[in-house]
Amino acid sequence: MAVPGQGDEGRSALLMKIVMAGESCVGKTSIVRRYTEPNAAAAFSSSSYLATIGIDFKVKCVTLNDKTVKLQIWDTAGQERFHTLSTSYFRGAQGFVLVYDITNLDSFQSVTSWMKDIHEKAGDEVDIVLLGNKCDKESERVVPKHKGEKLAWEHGIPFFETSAKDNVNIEDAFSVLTKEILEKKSWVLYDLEVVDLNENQLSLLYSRKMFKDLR
Ligand SMILES: Nc1nc2c(ncn2[C@@H]2O[C@H](COP(=O)(O)OP(=O)(O)OP(=O)(O)O)[C@@H](O)[C@H]2O)c(=O)[nH]1
Ligand SMILES: [Mg+2]
Repeated sequence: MAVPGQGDEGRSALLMKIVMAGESCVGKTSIVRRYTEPNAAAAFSSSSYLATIGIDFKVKCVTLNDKTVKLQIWDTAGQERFHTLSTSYFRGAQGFVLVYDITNLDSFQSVTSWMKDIHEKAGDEVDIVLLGNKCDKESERVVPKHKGEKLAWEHGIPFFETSAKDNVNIEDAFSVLTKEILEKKSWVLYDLEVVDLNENQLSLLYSRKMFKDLR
């Protein structure tokens, strides 16, 4: 078994916990699917909206600066009735993808409150990227791009307008976020036995860890 920090890093990989945050229906699940599903053409469905209940969990391996990085992407539920549950998963995250919908003013106005939740639960050092999603719906836009840019600038975080539907800026947004986390060295070095666990096993590991932390 590889022991991080004892000369066996070759068998280790970096693990990052990234959490999706933002109001219901802004496109968090669609963004995660677009980013993590190999069959990109089938990754987007506009026919039916299926609200996330509780939490979903996806894993994607990427190579950053020649390092293997395993991203665990926690897709939280935006609905108000899940708010306490969703924010309880913010702890221990290194990065957040905070999403609003450019066709929904309320979702934009709630960004500051989500930001507060994030810092309260995950600390001030955490990396965040702000996304104005559904930029393919230009005719229904109610949030001008410069307002998103200004808000992000005020908080000192990167900003992208994205479309999960047309696959615009999704890859770039995750790339910027993960590179910032890598530079900050806030990731966790795990040995490969842990890194190779599947979604369910990782989820279990985390809930056990959270349970221990809470006691
Ligand atoms: N046109 C367009 N529709 C989108 C886009 N992203 C998501 N949608 C649609 O918006 C609706 C909500 O998307 P979801 O990804 O389920 O939203 P969510 O943020 O996960 O919602 P909760 O799970 O309730 O928090 C669905 O009907 C999607 O098809 C986009 O980029 N463009
Ligand atoms: Mg969802």
